Amino acid sequence: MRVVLKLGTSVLTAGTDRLHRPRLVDLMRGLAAVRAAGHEAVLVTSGAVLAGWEALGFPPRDRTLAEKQLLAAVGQGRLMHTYAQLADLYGLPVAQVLLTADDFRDRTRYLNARTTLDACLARGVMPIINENDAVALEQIKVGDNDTLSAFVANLTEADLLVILTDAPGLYTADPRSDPAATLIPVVERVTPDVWARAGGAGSHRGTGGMHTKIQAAEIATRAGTPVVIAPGDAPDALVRIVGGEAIGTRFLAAGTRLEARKRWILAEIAAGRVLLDDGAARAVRERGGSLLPAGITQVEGSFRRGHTIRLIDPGGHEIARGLTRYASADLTRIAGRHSREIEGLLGFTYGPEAVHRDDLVRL
Ligand SMILES: Nc1ncnc2c1ncn2[C@@H]1O[C@H](COP(=O)(O)OP(=O)(O)O)[C@@H](O)[C@H]1O
Ligand SMILES: N[C@@H](CCC(=O)OP(=O)(O)O)C(=O)O
Repeated sequence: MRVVLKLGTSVLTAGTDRLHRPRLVDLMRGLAAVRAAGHEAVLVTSGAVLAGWEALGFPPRDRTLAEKQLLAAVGQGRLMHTYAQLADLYGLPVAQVLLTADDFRDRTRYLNARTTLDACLARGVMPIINENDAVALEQIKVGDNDTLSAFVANLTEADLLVILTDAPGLYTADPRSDPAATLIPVVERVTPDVWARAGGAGSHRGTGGMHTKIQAAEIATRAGTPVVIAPGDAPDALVRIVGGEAIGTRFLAAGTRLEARKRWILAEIAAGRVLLDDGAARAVRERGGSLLPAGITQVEGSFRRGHTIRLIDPGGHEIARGLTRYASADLTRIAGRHSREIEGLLGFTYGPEAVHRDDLVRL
């Protein structure tokens, strides 16, 4: 199972004013245990601004944008250093990946980020992700790490997104203002009624409160990833949740991830076409195989890596649609050639497939 874990500032501080080291040790132990059980883990963490604040001697709280970016720039390195040290205790290699909204909007950057994260996971390295606050102007930011974690869950096609926070889950109303509020254990679908339950950020440091968590749940579940919002102070919360225990609030996925992905590919406007030879057409049509450059006889249209293209058989019929791993100019140069020639011809490679079978929808 591939799990994305989001840790909010409220969890990292454990109700204090600083990064709470014992809490961080507990959380890292949980991540190591999940990994030891054979799962893959991706961490999305907040806390950079807080760590910067901690380092610079606590300047006043009403911060300008420049100050916040400064604090994040100071704090991110320190936050990462702390994580790396703790991960070392468990022999867990980690990587820092800082993303922002453009990395999800721009297809090339999106695919490059995905390549990096895939490479990390393939090598047993745990990515530790935050928003690149120091360069992301307020208007072009994802803006909150709940939403960022949902984007990361989609990017990595995670099987589960766990958002740990300082509330026990989604309550019928903000428990801080309504003592009669009760936990909602399962949300089958994010309806207006669910939205109505969300109050703002509870702690003075948290960014979005329950609102952004529900938004994250909606984004991830729509793409086929279930989401659990649970209390960060529950002992071994992550291990137990991954083990299937009902803690906090579980948002059920709307359909499978594959269905969502296929819908998405089909909804894209195709930017070009490739004509396939007989063997390639058969491999795609009958076996749902990947399309290799060797099976392409002609490339039509102008498209970039990651764009949707049509796959056309020798009879002129469109047999599939998929996301190309190579831009049209590059594909033209490697069409008809063996995959091992790609690097020699282009000077780089994005892998042996022109369209990988996971990125392909047969029609
Ligand atoms: N319906 C609700 N159920 C639970 N918590 C809620 C609800 N509405 C608002 N909240 C508040 O959201 C807070 C968690 O969000 P936030 O402070 O942004 O934490 P984080 O730093 O983990 O993102 C809780 O402390 C809680 O007071
Ligand atoms: N990127 C920011 C955190 C943004 C954020 O969403 O915070 P939180 O609501 O505590 O998860 C930081 O590292 O300080």
